[in-house]
Amino acid sequence: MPRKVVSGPDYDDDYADYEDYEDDYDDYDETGYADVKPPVKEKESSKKSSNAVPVLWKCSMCTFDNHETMVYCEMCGVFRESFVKSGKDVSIKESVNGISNNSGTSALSNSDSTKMPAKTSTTNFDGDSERKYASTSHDKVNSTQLASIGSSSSTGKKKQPVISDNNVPIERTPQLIADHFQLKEDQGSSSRASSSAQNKGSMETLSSDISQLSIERNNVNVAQPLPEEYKPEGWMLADQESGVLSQLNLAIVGHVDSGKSTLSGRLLHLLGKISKRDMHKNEKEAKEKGKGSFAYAWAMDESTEERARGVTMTVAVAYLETKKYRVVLLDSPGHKDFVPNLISGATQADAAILVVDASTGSFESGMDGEGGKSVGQTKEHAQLIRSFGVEQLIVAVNKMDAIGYSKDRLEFIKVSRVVSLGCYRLLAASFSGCFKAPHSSYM
Ligand SMILES: Nc1nc2c(ncn2[C@@H]2O[C@H](COP(=O)(O)OP(=O)(O)OP(=O)(O)O)[C@@H](O)[C@H]2O)c(=O)[nH]1
Repeated sequence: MPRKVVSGPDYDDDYADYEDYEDDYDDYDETGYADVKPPVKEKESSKKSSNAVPVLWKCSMCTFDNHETMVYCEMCGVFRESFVKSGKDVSIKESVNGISNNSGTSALSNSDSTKMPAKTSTTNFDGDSERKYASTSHDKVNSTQLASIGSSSSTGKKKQPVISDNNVPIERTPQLIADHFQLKEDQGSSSRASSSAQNKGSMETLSSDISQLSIERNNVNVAQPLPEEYKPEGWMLADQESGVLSQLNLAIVGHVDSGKSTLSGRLLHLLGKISKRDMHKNEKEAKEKGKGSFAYAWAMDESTEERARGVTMTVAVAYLETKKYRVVLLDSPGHKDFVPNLISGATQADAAILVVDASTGSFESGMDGEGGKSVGQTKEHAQLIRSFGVEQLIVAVNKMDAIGYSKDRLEFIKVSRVVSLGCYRLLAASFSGCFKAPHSSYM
């Protein structure tokens, strides 16, 4: 509760607040608190009845001059010292039942700070918050405890004495307050008992309602939806059951000019992936530019630069289908300048075709490098594709036409140390599906 300390020039200002307070009391009268009369009017009536100068006592806390009849400070609520010391001398002018219900209550025990008005609630005596306060902080108020009774204080307004029906201020004595609290305790216990009884009745009603609800729910024929039969999604099914082809990334690698693009174009043409019109166009344009042998390769090498240089520069992508797979052809560049592009395609590969040029000198160059003193690209690509986890490799011995389909040359190539390492030895290690049938893209 905010305490008002009147001092100095603010005194007049505070009295201006008192004027406002009178207005507030008029409002209270209109809202049903007709029994409560403002103390100012009471003072005026007292003045009218007696012209004698009232005896004042000064509050030890806020030095406010209070009327002799006041047992506590009108300003800050602190009890008059003489009253505290000899409370038994103060007479009880009104019984407990005469206390207005509009009044609030505050109690302060000796253990609290001296003469500090205790916190009061905004509710009246019968309010719950008041009951909680009394039961928690001050379960019992005896004659040794200081108590004050005033109006609601949480609004910051001046404490007012409780006014009886005959407009005589009730002087609160310790005994009066103790009796009052005892009365409220009894009322609180009785109200709690009645409340408990009411709660018990409510609980019984609720439990019966709940049981009825459960019975009603059991009687209602709720159509429970049957759990749907589990159906796996398409991607979970095997290829044969779903009819969806699995994707197979097939990288075409090998020595530069070994015929990778030509082999890919030939394969697409045989499978009908290249229309006759496009094939005729490629043959015509390649012939016009003096590169007639690249007609199939242009199906993959579509850029102007690639066609002009006659080399694959980027990974060309084409699609074809088998009975089980949707094959993605990744035609990789064989030139050493584009090895990074080769690697980008090789990292995506599930399987690979290693194209070997069977023509004289080209095969040896691809195995042992130029002059037979280094590692050729055929061997490099085989090792590279294996390092990316590709375990299925087809070795396509190409350009057989260039060697006249020589069986001896084919056997030489097959048993050669490098090809045997790339095919048979690797097959023995982890590779599978080696394609050893000699063929030519021109066949
Ligand atoms: N004689 C003959 N020549 C072929 C065969 N396959 C490809 N060639 C020729 O080999 C040359 C290179 O063919 P490409 O298909 O471009 O070879 P590549 O491996 O794709 O070349 P890069 O991608 O640049 O490494 C072309 O002139 C082709 O005509 C074949 O089976 N026989």
